[in-house]
Amino acid sequence: MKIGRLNHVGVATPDVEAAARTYRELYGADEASDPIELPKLGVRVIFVRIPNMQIELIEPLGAASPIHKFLEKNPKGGQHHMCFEVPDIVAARDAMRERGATILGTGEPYTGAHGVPVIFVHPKNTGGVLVELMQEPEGEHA
Ligand SMILES: C[C@@H](C(=O)O)C(=O)SCCNC(=O)CCNC(=O)[C@H](O)C(C)(C)COP(=O)(O)OP(=O)(O)OC[C@H]1O[C@@H](n2cnc3c(N)ncnc32)[C@H](O)[C@@H]1OP(=O)(O)O
Ligand SMILES: [Co+2]
Repeated sequence: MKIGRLNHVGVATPDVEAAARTYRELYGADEASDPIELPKLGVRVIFVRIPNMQIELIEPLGAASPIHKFLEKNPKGGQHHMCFEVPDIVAARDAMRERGATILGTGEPYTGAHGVPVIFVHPKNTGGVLVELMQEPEGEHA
């Protein structure tokens, strides 16, 4: 298993609209999606598209959101995860486990915001950086 392209960087924020405005007004990043609610994942997101990847702005949604604790510790928000593409998410999961990494949750890949399966690797395995691996979207980079 070898990681592929950086797909997105996740940034936690108490307010995705305000964060998207900041990226537009301060950096001229004017290609942003509408807010997308993902109740199963406990998040509300806006994707800010830049030429080689996306910034995934993430706000908590619902009481069980994985973002709550992070925002308690970082009330103004902050960089939350990096997401890399892999050609085969199940093979990647198995390889990560063989190498001693902790896959979060049940370890079963689940559908992320991009409509493809994802897993998360514990930050303790990567020097304090939470890593998301996602199945490479088909045909996207042909
Ligand atoms: C929309 C979707 C998509 O792209 O498709 C997304 O990305 S949704 C993105 C949101 N979903 C997720 O994050 C799902 C995976 N996340 C999780 O399972 C969790 O949030 C964990 C990362 C395991 C943390 O949860 P937990 O309840 O254990 O919180 P905790 O505060 O006790 O944290 C345990 C240890 O991890 C550290 N920690 C927590 N969150 C971190 C983060 N984002 N980056 C780096 N370190 C982090 C804490 O400082 C602590 O370190 P010390 O032990 O040293 O004090
Ligand atoms: Co993500």
